[in-house]
Amino acid sequence: MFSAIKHLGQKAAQAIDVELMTTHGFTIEQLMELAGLSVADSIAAEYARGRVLLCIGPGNNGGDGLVAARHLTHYGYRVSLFYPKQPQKDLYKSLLRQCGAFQIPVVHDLAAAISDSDLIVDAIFGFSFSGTPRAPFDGVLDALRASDKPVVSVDVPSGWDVEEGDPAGTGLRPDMLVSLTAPKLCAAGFHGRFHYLGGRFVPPSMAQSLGLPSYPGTSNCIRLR
Ligand SMILES: NC(=O)C1=CN([C@@H]2O[C@H](COP(=O)(O)OP(=O)(O)OC[C@H]3O[C@@H](n4cnc5c(N)ncnc54)[C@H](O)[C@@H]3O)[C@@H](O)[C@H]2O)[C@@H](O)CC1
Ligand SMILES: [K+]
Repeated sequence: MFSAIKHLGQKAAQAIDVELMTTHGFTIEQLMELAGLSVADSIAAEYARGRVLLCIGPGNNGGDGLVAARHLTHYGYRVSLFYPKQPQKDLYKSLLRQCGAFQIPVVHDLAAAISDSDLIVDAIFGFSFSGTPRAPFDGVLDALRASDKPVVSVDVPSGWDVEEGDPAGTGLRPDMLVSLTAPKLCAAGFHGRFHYLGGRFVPPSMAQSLGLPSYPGTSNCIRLR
């Protein structure tokens, strides 16, 4: 049904990000807000209001997770954050402060937090990940993989190669993938239940060249399969 959608390699995804913020004049704050909102909306479309643990990484994928945490709280989910490496960048500090205003706790005992959750959001690595996960995220990914809780991956299943995916089959097995802007090449190897597209900020010319579907009505996300 959506076979015309272009899947992006790592360089293409980074180039589109730059194009949005230079040629088209967006700021990272705007894009991140809409990306995070679409993650929250995708979750709300499929999962009951329960306890959500968001695992936050050190880059913009983590920023999307911080935004999603706030919107999920608006929607009635009980949210907590696991955020083991917090960069001292104003953007992330502000988003974390906003989460604080919503009394979203930051937890430190990952095993306990996983066992206290109904759903886990993987906002650890996105399209700039490369190599093999370094500490502390190697252990975090092992714990998520070992858990029986459903995982929602933001943009890319963390630890997967952005283009090759997880050919060895040893990485995360998310239940939902929310691709942002357009799916990355690794999405071809995603076999979870729900594949969504989010990030409703793409101008028409770019949407056309990427073969993106039209978002229905006022929705911020669209189910691809
Ligand atoms: N145009 C878009 O599609 C948008 C994308 N956004 C998000 O931004 C993400 C990309 O963000 P970034 O470029 O900041 O990068 P990521 O968030 O993918 O990750 C970069 C961070 O991971 C670390 N890292 C990379 N490889 C590692 C390894 N092997 N072990 C440990 N740490 C490693 C880097 O040092 C850096 O701190 C996207 O995937 C998406 O989630 C949105 O925030 C805004 C709009
Ligand atoms: K991710």
